[in-house]
Amino acid sequence: MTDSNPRALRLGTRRSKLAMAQSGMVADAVREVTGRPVELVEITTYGDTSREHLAQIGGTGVFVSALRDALLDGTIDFAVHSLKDLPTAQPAELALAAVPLREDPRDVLVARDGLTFEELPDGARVGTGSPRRMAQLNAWARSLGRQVETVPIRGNIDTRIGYVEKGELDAVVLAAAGLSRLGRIEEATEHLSSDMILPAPGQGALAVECAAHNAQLAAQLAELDDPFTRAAVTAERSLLAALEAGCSAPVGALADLQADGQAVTEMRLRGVVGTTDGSTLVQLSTTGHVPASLGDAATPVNMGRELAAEMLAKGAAGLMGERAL
Ligand SMILES: NCc1[nH]cc(CCC(=O)O)c1CC(=O)O
Repeated sequence: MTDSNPRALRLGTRRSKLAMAQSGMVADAVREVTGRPVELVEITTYGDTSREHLAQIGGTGVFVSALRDALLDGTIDFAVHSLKDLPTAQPAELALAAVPLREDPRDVLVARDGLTFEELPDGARVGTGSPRRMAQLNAWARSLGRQVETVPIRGNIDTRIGYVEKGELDAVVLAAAGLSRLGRIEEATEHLSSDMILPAPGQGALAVECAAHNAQLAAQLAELDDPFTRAAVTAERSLLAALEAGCSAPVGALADLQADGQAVTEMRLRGVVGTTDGSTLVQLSTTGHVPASLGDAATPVNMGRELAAEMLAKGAAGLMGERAL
């Protein structure tokens, strides 16, 4: 920007430590690409104040809607969300201006005494309220001939790890990205392999959103976009949307890309749906070639849809009916 005294861009953020960390990182990057000052504007969302379990209050959209309202009424210029918290339908009035380079998408275990999942004793109490995590953790335990007791928990990362520190739980499962952004990744006792636990669609990625009519700002924010991350999360979210699953449904998905520096990139998309008790999982994968012109979302979108169709044919729909925990 050549503007000599530009107005500060207002970045709307939730007040949680994680949201502030994520917004702070994006604010720095936006200052760099626009040359404009960025100020943080705190917005309280229903998801931050409610004590109810996420599955009961309608899933992750609760973290997003207050920020989106502020974008639409012009209180803020742009917002940063955890991409996995975004509903799959993108409102036409809002532009997903950038999906920056993704952090580690995996889940991690934070367990007492440095334990890994396979080292947990039979009957161990593992904190997570996520049906996706419950389904896969229980399936994993079953494959070891063991049981774990999944315990629904809520609260921020400090609170969750606190259950282990206080000895109330043997372990909790969290997203690696959240711990990393808070500088606490060293506390993970195991990075859970995506062969055992597929993350939530979009996990580890951020979404930078602004009003669609603000084309100039959208173009500037687009400089933060990582096309490979965008292709991967587009495929994962397309799978989720085609499964017609709410964000609290037990769906895991992960797309890996192998960039060959040439015209095409090979992408593998894996998806899983299961019953929360882990007795049944439908897990499938597909591979495809994503054109180097990654601006074209057709291939990732189609891969997600096709994999969803195969999963539905294998009975995924019946498993997702089980929404309550
Ligand atoms: N469920 C809430 C949420 N939304 C985003 C993250 C972590 C950051 C990310 O996945 O990008 C978390 C915490 C967690 O699942 O441990």
